[in-house]
Amino acid sequence: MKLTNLNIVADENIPALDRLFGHFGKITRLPGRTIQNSDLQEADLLLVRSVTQVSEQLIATSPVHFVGTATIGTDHIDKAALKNREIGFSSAPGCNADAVAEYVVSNLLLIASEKGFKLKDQTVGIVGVGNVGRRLQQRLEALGIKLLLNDPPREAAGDQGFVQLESLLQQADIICLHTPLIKEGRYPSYHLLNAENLPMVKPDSIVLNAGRGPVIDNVALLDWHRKRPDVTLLLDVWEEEPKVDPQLAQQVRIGTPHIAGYSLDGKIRGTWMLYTAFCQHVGIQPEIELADCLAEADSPLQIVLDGSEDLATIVHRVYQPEADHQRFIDSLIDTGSQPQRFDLLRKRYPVRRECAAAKLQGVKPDKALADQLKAVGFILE
Ligand SMILES: NC(=O)C1=CN([C@@H]2O[C@H](COP(=O)(O)OP(=O)(O)OC[C@H]3O[C@@H](n4cnc5c(N)ncnc54)[C@H](O)[C@@H]3O)[C@@H](O)[C@H]2O)C=CC1
Ligand SMILES: O=C(O)C(=O)[C@H](O)COP(=O)(O)O
Repeated sequence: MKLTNLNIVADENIPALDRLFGHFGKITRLPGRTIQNSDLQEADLLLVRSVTQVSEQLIATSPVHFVGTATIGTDHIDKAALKNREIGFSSAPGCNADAVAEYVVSNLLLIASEKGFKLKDQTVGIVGVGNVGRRLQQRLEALGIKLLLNDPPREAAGDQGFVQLESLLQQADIICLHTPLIKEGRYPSYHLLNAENLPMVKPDSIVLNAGRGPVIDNVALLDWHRKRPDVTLLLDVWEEEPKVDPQLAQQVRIGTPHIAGYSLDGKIRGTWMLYTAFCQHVGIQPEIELADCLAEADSPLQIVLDGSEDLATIVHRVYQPEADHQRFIDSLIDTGSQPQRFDLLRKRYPVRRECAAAKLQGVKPDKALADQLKAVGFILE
């Protein structure tokens, strides 16, 4: 196999493809949802995002020998089918975990200022404490916020400090869901929140889902929320996406089109992780650095401070949930075209950097603010 004339089929929404895979051969970019078996009949590599279902049927009779998904989640991949066919596989664990944690912090700061509470007076429950949940845990702990953690697989593996889901639902003021979508096995997360346990949620609490839509039974959620409008819903993921239930969308305070992880940094990191995994698959040494790819993307974020800002103001200069929410609400205008608009919002997503990439200039923050900024991921000189 020559490593310069491979046929690579890739989702058109994967960034930095030319830089990281161009020297391996010809790249054919396709809309992820439309990639089908006939597209793969001469393909060596298949690079996807979460919207391509990689099934036995998709890869049957194709010469593909490596599949990569530039995502954390892998619920769209039939890993057993890949293994049976001895096809190499890699996802991008943790690639956009900081982006999701920052999305959550930014949303919570917004709701705190709207409702007039201080985040440090709240108890936050994190369900699913992996790459995303841990980074959220680190940030919130550093801000002095009390946490309740639920992660039965980690608990079963001997890790400590977890509570049962029921007690988390009963005690947390803010509930953040960060589990993968798992339908089978000992710890399924499908409909983890449902008609039976949603009523356990405390009055006036906040429920945020940035994992996968079906982790909450959306029909039960709508039904319950109509009786419990005191609860603030923040939903980035939807059970039937790209189709969104317009009635549920109207009930949410912040609704977004599955973009919690959509930082430029997270996306490029995802492609780069596939590049290094592919190099390993074919036994060559990776030569391209992640930092170079990010520098080439050339989207610096400078934040000039005048001394009047608090944590929320600065975090919202990195990521402002309201802008995404407004675009999302606008996309619901016509039921017929709503799913296409959902995908378009994702395809044309504005450049968003992570806190660690922001350069703070102007008036130096005092120690208290500097500590908070470091807690949520800024790097201060
Ligand atoms: N909205 C978005 O843009 C994004 C969504 N995601 C979703 O978030 C999920 C989590 O991401 P990571 O933390 O990076 O994954 P991870 O695999 O590092 O961690 C997942 C954690 O969830 C735990 N878990 C599994 N089943 C559980 C259950 N039934 N109840 C409670 N905890 C359970 C696991 O033990 C693990 O610790 C991804 O699988 C993906 O579906 C990830 C990135 C972006
Ligand atoms: O990494 C994941 O898992 C995610 O949920 C991604 O942010 C999803 O992005 P797409 O692959 O759907 O573009």
